[in-house]
Amino acid sequence: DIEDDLDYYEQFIRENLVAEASYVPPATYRGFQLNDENAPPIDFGVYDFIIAGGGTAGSLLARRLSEVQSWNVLVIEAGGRGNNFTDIPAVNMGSWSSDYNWAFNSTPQRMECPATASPFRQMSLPRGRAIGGSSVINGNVFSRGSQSDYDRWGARGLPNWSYENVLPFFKKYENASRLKGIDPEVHGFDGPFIVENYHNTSELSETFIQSMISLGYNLVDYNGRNVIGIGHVQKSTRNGRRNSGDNAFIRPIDNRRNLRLQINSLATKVLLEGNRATGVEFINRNRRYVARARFEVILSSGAYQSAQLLMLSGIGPSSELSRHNIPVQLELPVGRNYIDHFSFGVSCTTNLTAKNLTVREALAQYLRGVGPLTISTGTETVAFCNTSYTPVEYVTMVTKTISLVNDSLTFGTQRTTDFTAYLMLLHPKSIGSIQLKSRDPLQYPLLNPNYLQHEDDLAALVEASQLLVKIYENDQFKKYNLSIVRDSSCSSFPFNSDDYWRCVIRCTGYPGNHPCGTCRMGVSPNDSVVNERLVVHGMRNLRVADAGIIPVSLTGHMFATAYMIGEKAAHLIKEDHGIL
Ligand SMILES: Cc1cc2nc3c(=O)[nH]c(=O)nc-3n(C[C@H](O)[C@H](O)[C@H](O)COP(=O)(O)OP(=O)(O)OC[C@H]3O[C@@H](n4cnc5c(N)ncnc54)[C@H](O)[C@@H]3O)c2cc1C
Repeated sequence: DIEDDLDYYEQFIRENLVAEASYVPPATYRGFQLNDENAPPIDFGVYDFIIAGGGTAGSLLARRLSEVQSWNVLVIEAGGRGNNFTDIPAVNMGSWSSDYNWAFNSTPQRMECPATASPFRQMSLPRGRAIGGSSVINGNVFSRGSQSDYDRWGARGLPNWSYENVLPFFKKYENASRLKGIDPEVHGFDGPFIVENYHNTSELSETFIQSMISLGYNLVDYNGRNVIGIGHVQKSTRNGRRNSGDNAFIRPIDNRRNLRLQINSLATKVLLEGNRATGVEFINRNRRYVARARFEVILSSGAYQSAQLLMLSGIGPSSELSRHNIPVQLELPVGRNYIDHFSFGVSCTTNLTAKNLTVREALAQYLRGVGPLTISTGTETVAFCNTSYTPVEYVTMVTKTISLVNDSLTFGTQRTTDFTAYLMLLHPKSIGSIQLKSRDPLQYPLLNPNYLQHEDDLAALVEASQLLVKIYENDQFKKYNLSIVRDSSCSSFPFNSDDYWRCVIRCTGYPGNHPCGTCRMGVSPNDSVVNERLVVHGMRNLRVADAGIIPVSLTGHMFATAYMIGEKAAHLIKEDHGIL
């Protein structure tokens, strides 16, 4: 009965919002403390493959490896499974205040802003913690990057990762049969991962498209070969519901007997014998276990935590390991090439007075697979433009946030004031690093993305902001009496001057949440961690397969590429073990 379903969802969202309000984010890997530090590890048995981290890349990798019936595969995942709340795309920011988010923070980032006393800001760095990983809490924007990105990987001595050699792996997992306006030659139609458009693009986002077209940009399939231009969002939902790595790849094979999901279990160390990985130590319910790998250990713990795990296991920069008295097994630049996108938003008011839906009306639409709850943070269009420095992305959003007011659920923002374009720097020249805080595996790593420390990064975003003003001030928007919201912290600078935008970006900018490069793939162990088969340089039986291996950033988002990496890793492993 639809009314029962609506009652259930209203109540369930209410409960989650109440829990969110009192949620205290962790500062360590809380919940995993050992009952007895001195107790010997419990034997967890022998598996052909052990995957540490069942996230975005890890979930697809686990599915593909366990297709080989004679192999048994263990996934050690620190989180649990998503639920009906995390499956609603529009509440993804709600799940950031829950145990589905690791809730890391950056080290203080230099961001001078006239409105704040300190020139430093610590920034939240959310990461998913569940089977499916960050795909359980992310923004659902399916965006692969451009042909030129992968050809740059190829040109770095990684020919196997040039566009023509990664395209089959993007296509293999995808089912794009519901997408409109795409280049069919570069999409897959038989894979388990459904991608959809948004059915209810707002008049303002459509106008944004028209404005960009009149400025010379094309309407494009931004997952095609050339991403420059603007397109309607392609999103990771199935009938409007979040299509996480868990929902798309693991739940349909939950009864596969050769795949064991060991959830709520934190991997703390890779066991090494000489240059061979032999197993993984992990903590579950405050007890230590050891699982042994007959063939391989694969780290898919994400860009932050695969780097941390390698360092805890003695693989990393010797200066860093020695500082924490960790015996150096192998000197490699783990954590050294940390790159992240950086973003900020520019909002406008208009004269539109569209009727707001009630949450219940929106829920009724959600259950039919349409409406505002089927998109995260209201993302409607995605555009990529070049600047003189680096490409920048423009995403338009009509945000609808559900909040609790006097115990009733309401949308938190008004339609007329919430049209925002977000700008994202895609190829930053600022490079950060990941370090250990301690040799204690229960401490979070130190994450320093080093945002905006290269002057070209700020300059690119300033140029992009001035292009955005042109888009907003174009004739198409005139009838809406559009007005760009000025940032009061930066009112001492003339609007639209370089100084004004520099100020706005530093005062309001935030992480792109697309970290990569920390276990970079490359030819030489001097500047990379894994080779083109994703094997850790100088090691046998140990690979990394997650966004951390991405050698240079993308003109796009990350999860589509993380899946491609999981897909390709499975192929490489099958080849190396004579299965293909
Ligand atoms: C808030 C947010 C919004 C985003 N929006 C988008 C978007 O719209 N589009 C897009 O393309 N990308 C987006 N991204 C980025 C994208 O989701 C990630 O870059 C991508 O999913 C990373 O995949 P991964 O496999 O490398 O890591 P993850 O998916 O993060 O997986 C790592 C997994 O390992 C587990 N793990 C970590 N350490 C351990 C350990 N020691 N032991 C056991 N398990 C462990 C984690 O719990 C997690 O499940 C977003 C990310 C965030 C956080």
